Amino acid sequence: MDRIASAFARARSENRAAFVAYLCAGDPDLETSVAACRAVIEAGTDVLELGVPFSDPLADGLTNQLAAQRALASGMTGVKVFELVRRIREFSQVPLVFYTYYNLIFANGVDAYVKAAKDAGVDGILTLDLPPEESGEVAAACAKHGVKTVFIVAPTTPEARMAIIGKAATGFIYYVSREGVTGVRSEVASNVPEAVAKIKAHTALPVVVGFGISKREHVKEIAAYADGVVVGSALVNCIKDNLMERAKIAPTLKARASDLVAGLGR
Ligand SMILES: O=P(O)(O)OC[C@@H](O)[C@@H](O)c1c[nH]c2ccccc12
Repeated sequence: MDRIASAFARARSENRAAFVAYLCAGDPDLETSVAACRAVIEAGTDVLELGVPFSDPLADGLTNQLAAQRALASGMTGVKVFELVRRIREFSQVPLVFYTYYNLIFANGVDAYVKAAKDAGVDGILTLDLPPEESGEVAAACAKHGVKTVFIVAPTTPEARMAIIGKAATGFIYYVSREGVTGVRSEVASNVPEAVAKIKAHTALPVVVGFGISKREHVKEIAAYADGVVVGSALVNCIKDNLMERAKIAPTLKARASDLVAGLGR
């Protein structure tokens, strides 16, 4: 079994949802980013989403936009992202999923990019601006190199497209729990359980839920019916809040992630 499927299978066997953490690769700099990734992994992250910093992000709220800016300003590049992955692979076998944009893949050559990602230790790729209908070339390269694909379902996605998305994905499906952008919210959106049930009618893959999840109670609520709970901005804020004293970033993140992970049980 590949790393992504094993992580979800392990969580299921422990009768809990998986904890999916999102961090921006290279935020705020490469060394601190390695420590930040290690911290969330040590806290119990089952799947780590690595945002590939991009100048023109899609769906990112302010927290994630600023994280990408910090990473780019510190010199993070498309090549250094692979270095970060290799550094993580020195101490962890946690599944790593790139959140990236088609530009970055296309500019490298699709096949070459996917191969480089696989060689570095990447398990899955979510190409945020690539509709499933146009994903053939990326899908073929991913299948060839053993990289899983992840696709997003939004609250506005009609059921007919859920079927298409369910067929295109090979890793998991990411249900975006609300319209709008990423960022910490005080409440979980309504109608999420119904949406997850609809998606599950079209795929046997794990369905994770993200957007706005920032409290242990949110994690607990979603873990009751989803296969995974995604937390991004609440973790990225731990980086933003400690920029003046970067040694504090990893311990702060570890404590924050541990608190959220404690909500996973069913
Ligand atoms: O930040 P939030 O609200 O906790 O949501 C997760 C999100 O950050 C992460 O999954 C993500 C980062 N960039 C994205 C772009 C599109 C969809 C999802 C994402």
